[in-house]
Amino acid sequence: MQKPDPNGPSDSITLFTLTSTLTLSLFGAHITSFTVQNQERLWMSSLAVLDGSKPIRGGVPIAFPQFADEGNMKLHGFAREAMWRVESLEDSKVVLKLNAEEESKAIWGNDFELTYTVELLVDSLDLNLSVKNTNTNDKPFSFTGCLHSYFLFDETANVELNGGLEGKRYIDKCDGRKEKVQEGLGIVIPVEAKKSGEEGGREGYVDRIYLNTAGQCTFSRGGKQLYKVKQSESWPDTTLYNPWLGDKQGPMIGPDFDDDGYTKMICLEPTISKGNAVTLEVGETWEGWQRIQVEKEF
Ligand SMILES: O=P(O)(O)OC[C@H]1O[C@H](O)[C@H](O)[C@@H](O)[C@@H]1O
Repeated sequence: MQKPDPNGPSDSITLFTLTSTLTLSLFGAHITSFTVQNQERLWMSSLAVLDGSKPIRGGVPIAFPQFADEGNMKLHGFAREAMWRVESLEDSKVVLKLNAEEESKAIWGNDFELTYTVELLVDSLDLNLSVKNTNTNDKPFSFTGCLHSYFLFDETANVELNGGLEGKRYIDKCDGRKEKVQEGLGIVIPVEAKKSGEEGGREGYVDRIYLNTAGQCTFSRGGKQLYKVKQSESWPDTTLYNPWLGDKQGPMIGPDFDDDGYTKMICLEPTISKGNAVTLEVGETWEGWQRIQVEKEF
């Protein structure tokens, strides 16, 4: 697959409004920074590799056509490691495209068109992904995926998540994919977690796929609202992820994840998981969005 060319034209795009900025890499159509009132709002690992040799760690990766390890492809599929092209660019809006190429066809034998529209507003970000089946042989295809948004926090301990996930069923990937129900109001990220293997060592490790979710979630801490996050109903699921010091901090995650990263980031990902895979007939299009609204106080 094509990689960023260090000697070629810049692969980075910048958007701006009077109060917000965004940068995006064409490698993976990967958003690497989003600021409001001069404050960064997305977590990016200081060890992230940006030369195209692996997916970028942090920001907003796109997983397509496979969510996580729910299939035979590499984790999260190939779109986050492909070079996308610019269809149109304005000060605060960019439209990017990705079509099948020889290498992707060898992995997934389908013709497709992905369109990713990123629109920056004064205090929010609209991400809209569409998928079209452009096969010429009448063949339908199915896909899963997510927008793997890494939200930045001063400190994740005691961050609360309220709203759309309450009372929902979820698959607990930290507990053998057992299906559970989210009890009570809100999810609180614990104050302290211990290393895997110690008593209570998985306390802060969260990797859950909430099923058939909808509505708005709010991140807050100490009574202060930090982010409002909404997703379209076309993403049936929502993933909540923080590796903490759990088993995944290590070979699965790799050396590009800051040691203290888990104290600064939480992923809230509009998701299509395996059980809710989307099937498109030739010529059909699926579309899904996530809207991230930043409260002015941080
Ligand atoms: O390490 P990455 O390839 O970015 O994937 C990180 C994570 O993505 C999702 O949130 C999955 O639910 C996790 O199981 C996975 O480990």
